[in-house]
Amino acid sequence: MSRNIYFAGSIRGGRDDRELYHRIIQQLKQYGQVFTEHVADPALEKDLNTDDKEIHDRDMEWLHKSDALVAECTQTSLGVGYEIGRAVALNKKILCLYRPQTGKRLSAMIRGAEGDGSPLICKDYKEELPEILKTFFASL
Ligand SMILES: O=c1[nH]c(=O)n([C@H]2C[C@H](O)[C@@H](COP(=O)(O)O)O2)cc1CO
Repeated sequence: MSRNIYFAGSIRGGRDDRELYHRIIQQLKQYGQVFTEHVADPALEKDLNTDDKEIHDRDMEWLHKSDALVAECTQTSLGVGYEIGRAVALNKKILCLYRPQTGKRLSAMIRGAEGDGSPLICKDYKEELPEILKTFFASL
């Protein structure tokens, strides 16, 4: 079944994982339409003068229309955290992906939002992303 999917990844929070976002988005496309392909766009780095209100309002509209939010949370980003919070409030299904690293931990406000009927789950991963996505979308 085709879904509307919102992918969240760091932009102004730092672009170290941009190529990884591209690979995740390619995998997400087998499960539905991804509204936010631009998150992996290398041209965005040069385009930081786009109107912020337009970006925010467009993205919130996409989030409302989405069945699921998939967020790569390893690179800390205020925008990604905000999107996750808004998605929780909208009771969207949320998958937070995190690559464990020594000396760093995922925010307690994300990891701690799991459980007790929450629509959010966190998955630590290295290589096993296809299986994690398959299980997540099968559960929707
Ligand atoms: O230009 C943008 N376009 C855009 O869609 N976003 C959204 C999508 C990303 O999942 C998230 C990134 O937030 P941030 O830029 O704070 O790292 O915010 C964020 C920006 C810049 O803040």
